[in-house]
Formats: sequence, C-alpha cells, structure tokens
Amino acid sequence: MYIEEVKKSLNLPERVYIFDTTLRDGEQTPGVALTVDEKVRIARKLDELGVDIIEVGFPAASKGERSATSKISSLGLNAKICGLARVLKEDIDAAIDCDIDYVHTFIGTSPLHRDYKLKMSKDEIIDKAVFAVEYIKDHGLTAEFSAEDATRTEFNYLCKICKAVEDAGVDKINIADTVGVMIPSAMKLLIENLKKHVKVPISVHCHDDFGLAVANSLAAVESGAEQVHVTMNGIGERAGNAALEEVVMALTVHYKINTNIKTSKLVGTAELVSGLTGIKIPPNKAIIGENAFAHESGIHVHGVLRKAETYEPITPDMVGHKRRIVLGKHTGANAIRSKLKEYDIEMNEEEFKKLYKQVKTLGDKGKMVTDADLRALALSILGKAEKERVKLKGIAVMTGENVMPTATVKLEIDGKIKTGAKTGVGPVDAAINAIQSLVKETADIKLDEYHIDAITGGTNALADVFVVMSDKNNNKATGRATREDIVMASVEAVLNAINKILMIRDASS
Ligand SMILES: CC(=O)SCCNC(=O)CCNC(=O)[C@H](O)C(C)(C)COP(=O)(O)OP(=O)(O)OC[C@H]1O[C@@H](n2cnc3c(N)ncnc32)[C@H](O)[C@@H]1OP(=O)(O)O
Ligand SMILES: CC(C)C(=O)C(=O)O
Repeated sequence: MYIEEVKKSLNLPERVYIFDTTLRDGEQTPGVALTVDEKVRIARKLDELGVDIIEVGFPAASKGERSATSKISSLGLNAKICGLARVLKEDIDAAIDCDIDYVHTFIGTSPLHRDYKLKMSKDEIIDKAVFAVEYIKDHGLTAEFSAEDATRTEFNYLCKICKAVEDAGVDKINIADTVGVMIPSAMKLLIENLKKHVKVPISVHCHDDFGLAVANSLAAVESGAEQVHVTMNGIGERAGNAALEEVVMALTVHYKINTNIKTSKLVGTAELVSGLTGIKIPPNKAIIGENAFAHESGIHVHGVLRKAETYEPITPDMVGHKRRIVLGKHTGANAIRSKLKEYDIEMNEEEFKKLYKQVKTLGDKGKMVTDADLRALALSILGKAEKERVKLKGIAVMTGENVMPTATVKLEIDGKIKTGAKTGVGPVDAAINAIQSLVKETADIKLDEYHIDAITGGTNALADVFVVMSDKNNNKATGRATREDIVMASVEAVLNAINKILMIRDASS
C-alpha cells in the first residue's frame, strides 16, 4: 500500500545483479577457513541459487586460495567467477593466473585510509587505481573497482577517482561502506549524487556494524544502484555483510525488482553455508532462521490456521522453508486440535481439557513441548500408552583423577534384562552412552540437547535435567527429571525421553 506510493518517486533499476562474496568477505569471518573442496561445494550451490557473480577469494593471499579459485573457475558455472586483488600488479597477476573472468580490485580512499593506513596522497591512490583497471582490461577481463571506505571519503575526491577509473575502462564501480557507518537516507543521497557524474553501473558493499547493511543496500538500489554485494546468512568481517537472503527477498517482494535468484533454494543454501563455515544461523534470523515461519502463540496459530497470511508475510515454500506450529506456554486450543488432527488422535472434550492443561503446565516450566511430547501426553490420557518399555534396574559409575569415567548400566527392555558399560568424558556422559548403546537395538535414539540447572544452593542442590532426544524419523521428545544426584537426574530424563519416543513409534506402527 504505502510502498507502491513511495515507489513512484524512486529511480529503481529493472534488474539488480547479485554479487556474492560469501567465499571472500564471508570467509573473513573470524574463525572461518574453508578448504578447497568446501569452497567448491558452496560455489556450486550459489550457482544453482542463481547469483550473478561469485567472488571466490583473494588469490594473492595463499596457495589454497589460488587452488580454490582455479578449481571453481574450471567448473563451467553460469555465474561469473571473480577474485579480489589490491591495486598491485602481483595481486592482479595472481588472480589472472587462476583463469578467472572477473577481477575485483580495490583501494582505500578515505582520509583515514590515505593518511594512516596507506600513507599515500590522493593522486597516488588515483594513479594506482587507474593502473590496476587498465592492467585488468589489457588482459581482456571484466574489471570492478571498489573505493574502500567510500562512505567516509570526501564526495569530490570519491567522484574524481570514480571518473578516473571510468576513463580507464572499468566495468563497474563499487561503493564500500566498509565499517557500516551509513544510514539509509544518506546512502540514497550518495548514490543519487554519484550517478550524476558516473555512467558505469554502480554497486554497493554494506557492512552490518549498526545492523543497517540490508537497509543501506536497499537505499542504494532506490537511487538506481544496479548491483549489491551480499553474503549468504550475512556472514563477513566483524558484524558481517548485507545478507543475500534478506536483500533478495526485499527486492523481490517489496520492490518487485528482478534478480536471477531462485528463492526456493535460499534455505538449502543457507544451511550448507552454515554447516561448512560452522557459523550457526540464529533461530530468529529473517527468511532462513528456524523460527522464521514458526508459530507458538495461540492467537497467531489460530490466525495462521484460518489464513496463513495473517501472520506470514510470504509463504515458507517461496524460500524453501517449512511452517511449524510449536507447542508451549503460549499455545491455544486451536493449535493442539490441529496437532491431534495431524496425528489422527481423537479425544472427547473432557480428555481434551486435561491435555490442554498438561501442555500449559509443561510450557510453564519454561521448556518446549515437542510433537512427540504432545502425542505421548494424549496417548496416556486416552489410556493407550504402553507401559514404559525401558526401565532402569541398576547403575554404577566410576570417576576420579587419572581414570576414564565409566558407567555400568542394567536396563529392562521389553521385559529382558540387558547390561552394558561405556566410558565418557564424565560420569553423566558415560551413563548416557551406556543407555544409548543398550537401547540401540530397539531404537537408535540420539541426544540433541542437554540442560542442567541447580534448583537450590549448596552441594546438595536439586539438579533439574532437561533433555531433547530424537530418532532417525525425527520423532523428537523431551525428558525431564529432578534429583539430588546429577547422574540419576540425567539418567531419568534420558529414559523419560526414550520411552516417549518408543511410545510414539508403537502408536504409529
Ligand atoms: C576491506 C576488506 O575486506 S579488504 C580485504 C581484506 N582481506 C584480506 O586481507 C585477506 C587476505 N590478506 C592477506 O593474506 C594478506 O594481508 C596479503 C597477502 C594480502 C598481504 O600480506 P602482507 O604483504 O604480509 O601485508 P599485510 O597484510 O601485513 O599489510 C597489508 C599491506 O597491503 C597494503 N594495502 C592495503 N590495501 C591495499 C590496496 N588496496 N592496494 C595496495 N596496497 C594495499 C598495506 O598498506 C600494507 O602494505 P605495507 O605492509 O607495505 O604497509
Ligand atoms: C574490498 C572491499 C569492497 C571490502 O570488502 C570492504 O570495503 O569491506
């Protein structure tokens, strides 16, 4: 409604090019170092996603970077393959030697970079930038020039260097908000003014130091920027870069601007990048986070069940996600009824009221209520719950200094006694390992989460253990136990979750 009104006054491009720098700036995230094979896997995925340019690395940085760049360049992907280089012959040669079709060269332009970092005059910097662009063009490659820290550079000087590289034959100019200091209205003005002087396509590269990278990228597009630098999941130096998934979805949905991105592949790509970089996606992350299409509050679930758009701005399948109705403290009757229907469980009003109350009680304890928990509760209210299939018959643990913590556990599983011993990093780990190994023949159930709280003070404090476990069919159940003994609380919680999962499996078979 309002967006359409505002759009009338904007100078929007028809198409925005997506320059992906997950493998370069994304890899500059502290602690991230991708192997050649990992870079290849991500590059293939980005190509399937439809990014226009993949910046695969900084070839002058290391042998590994050069191998990855050459390898990715040999794959014949649809995306253009680009390498980063300082405005130095040796850096550009290192990129050219990798047989790529696109070189991204850069130099700092702000007073801070000129005076303190580079110790170069304005003219020296322009000369070096012009040399770099001419050198790249002489080799028949696409040249993109970045003014590093452009957003803290005097406008006249920024214009001057941009015009100089334009005269030298540059194909694209990238305006870097290197330390994320812009605000959207200022970025809009900067690009609008720059476009009065420069004819080649303009790109922006925004960092997220103030959480404004996506907003600043979109503001640049509002003034006609034809390209954005982005990273998958927003990873990158310090607070990261503009997130590809957020920029693309805003361009697609709000601005109705074309990109080449197949949006239904966003979540799959995000998961691969997260898995290989080890940078977890926060659950509340826009578009790709686990909770981006999850609903717990009764009022929301009621609305979503009637018409999903009430609480979902886009459909989950548009980005390759799934809607989840989650049970917990804020659950309402409509959510529970929808789950019962999903699992084909019928109950009368009285039974339902009991179930509703039990869900609320569990939720009030501050923990999630999984689908398996709900099904187990419902089955036991209906009297259909099998008695516990796995019972503890005995346990001994040994731990101390210079010994391997070991637990010997005796279980009764479906009426048969089984005994086994396992080691672990501590007595709790050893006990859980022993239980899992004994139960394995019946069901392969893994521990997903383990939380422990001391309810009271002192060495005799009550330990409250909460676990989440799941089997291969993704039946996920929680287990909880409170005891003075940490090992016993853990064992009880684990058996509690295992028995719930077995109950669900029996009811489904
Ligand atoms: C904003 C960004 O994200 S820029 C990209 C940042 N990424 C990286 O730095 C990752 C890869 N970097 C590296 O592996 C190394 O830093 C290398 C190989 C590039 C350079 O290593 P070294 O030669 O040991 O230099 P070092 O990293 O200590 O210092 C950087 C040098 O580059 C110079 N420099 C920095 N930017 C530029 C530029 N755009 N053009 C020319 N020279 C530059 C600095 O002035 C400094 O030179 P000096 O040592 O003569 O004063
Ligand atoms: C190389 C440039 C574009 C960069 O990464 C930055 O300024 O953040």
